[in-house]
Amino acid sequence: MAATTSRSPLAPLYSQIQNPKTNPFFTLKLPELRPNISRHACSSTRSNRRKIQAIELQKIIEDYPYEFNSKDSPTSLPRPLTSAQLSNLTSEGSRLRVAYQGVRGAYSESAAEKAYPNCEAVPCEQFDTAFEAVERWLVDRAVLPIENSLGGSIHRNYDLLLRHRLHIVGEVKLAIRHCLLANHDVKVEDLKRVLSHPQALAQCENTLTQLGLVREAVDDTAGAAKHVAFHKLKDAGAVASMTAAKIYGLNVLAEDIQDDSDNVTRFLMLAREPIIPGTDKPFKTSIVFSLEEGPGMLFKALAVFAMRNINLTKIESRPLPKRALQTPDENATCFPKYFPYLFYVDFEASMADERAQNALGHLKEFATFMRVLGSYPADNGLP
Ligand SMILES: O=C(O)C(=O)C[C@]1(C(=O)O)C=C[C@@H](O)C=C1
Repeated sequence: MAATTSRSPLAPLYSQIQNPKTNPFFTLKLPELRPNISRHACSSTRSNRRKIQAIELQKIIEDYPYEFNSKDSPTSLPRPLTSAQLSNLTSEGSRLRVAYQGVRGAYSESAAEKAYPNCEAVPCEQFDTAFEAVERWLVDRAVLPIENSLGGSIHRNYDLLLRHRLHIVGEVKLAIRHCLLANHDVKVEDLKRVLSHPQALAQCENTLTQLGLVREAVDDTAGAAKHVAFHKLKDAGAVASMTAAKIYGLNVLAEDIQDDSDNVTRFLMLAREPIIPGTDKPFKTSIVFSLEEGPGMLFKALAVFAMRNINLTKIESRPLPKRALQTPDENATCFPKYFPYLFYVDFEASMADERAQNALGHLKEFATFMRVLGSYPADNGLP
C-alpha cells in the first residue's frame, strides 16, 4: 500500500503542513497522542521483578506486529513495501515527504535530501514528532541521526526505535563539516558563548575549549543559527553548517572546526512498512533483544553471529524503560541489583540470507525478547 497523503485517515492534520521550503520558520508540531502506560506493582524479589519485566516486554511485543517473543510465538511475516514505495515518488507521482528533526539548514535536512533526492523535507520540532509524523501518515519517511564517528550514539533515537512502530528501510552517511557562525560585524574575540546541538558541541570540543566559549545546548544546529540571527546577538555564535549560514544570513568566522576532519553521522531512514530484503547487494540488519541475567549470556548471544561468520558493525546497550521498575504510586521505585538492558545490534547480512535467519532462530532460543528493526541496503559509499 503506497504511503500517500490522500489515503491518510488524518487528513485534517495535513493543513498543519504549510510549505516548509518557502518558510524557514516552519516546523511540524503534533498534538499529544501517546497513550498512558500503566505501571506495574513493585516487589523487591528477583522473581517478581522478572515477572514485571516480562509483562512490560509482552506489552511492547503486543504493540508491534513484527517482533517476536522467543521460545513460544511464531515469527510474523512483514508486509513488504510496493515497488512504488521504494522510489522517491509516491504511487500518485507526488514527491516523497520526509520528516527530519530540526529547522531548515539542519544536517538532518541534508541527510534527508541525500537519502531521497527531490523529496519534500519536512522539519519537525523533536525526534518524537518525526516518528509520529510517519505513523500518522503525515509524511512518508523519517530520516534521523543514530550515531556519529566522534560523538557516538544518539541514545534518544535508539529508545524511540523501540517505542514506535517504524521499520528501518535504509541508512545514509553524511560528512559533517561545522562552521562557527556569528552576525556580521561580530568578531571571534567578541564571542562569550556558543549555541548548538549537544552532538555538534561535542564534535567541536577542542576548538571551543581553545576559544574559551561557554556552550549552550539547543535542539539543532540550524536552530542555533536562527536564534543568533533572529535576536541579533553580539556575544554569541552558533556551530552549524554553511547552508545554515546562508539561510539565516550569518557570517562564517571559521570553517571545519570539528575535532577531526573525518566527522561522519549515520542516519536511518524509517518507514511504516519494511522493505523486501535482497541479496543482490550488501545488506545490513538491525535487531534489538534482551537476555536473562547470568554469566556469559551476552557472549552466547554474540556467538550466534560469530559462528556463522556474520560481521557485527554496532552494538549498543540501553536500559530497559524505567516504567518497568516503578510502582503504581510513582513514588517508590525498586532498584534492582543489576540494571536490565536491551541490546541493539547491527550486522552485515540480509534477512534473506540463510545465515541471518539461522542466527536469529538460534538467538530466539534463549533471548527473552527480540525484534527485527529492519533489513536494508548498507551505505558503503563516500559520506
Ligand atoms: O542539529 C542538526 O543539524 C542535526 O541534524 C542533528 C545532528 C545530531 O543529532 O547528531 C546531526 C548531525 C550532526 O552530528 C550534529 C547534529
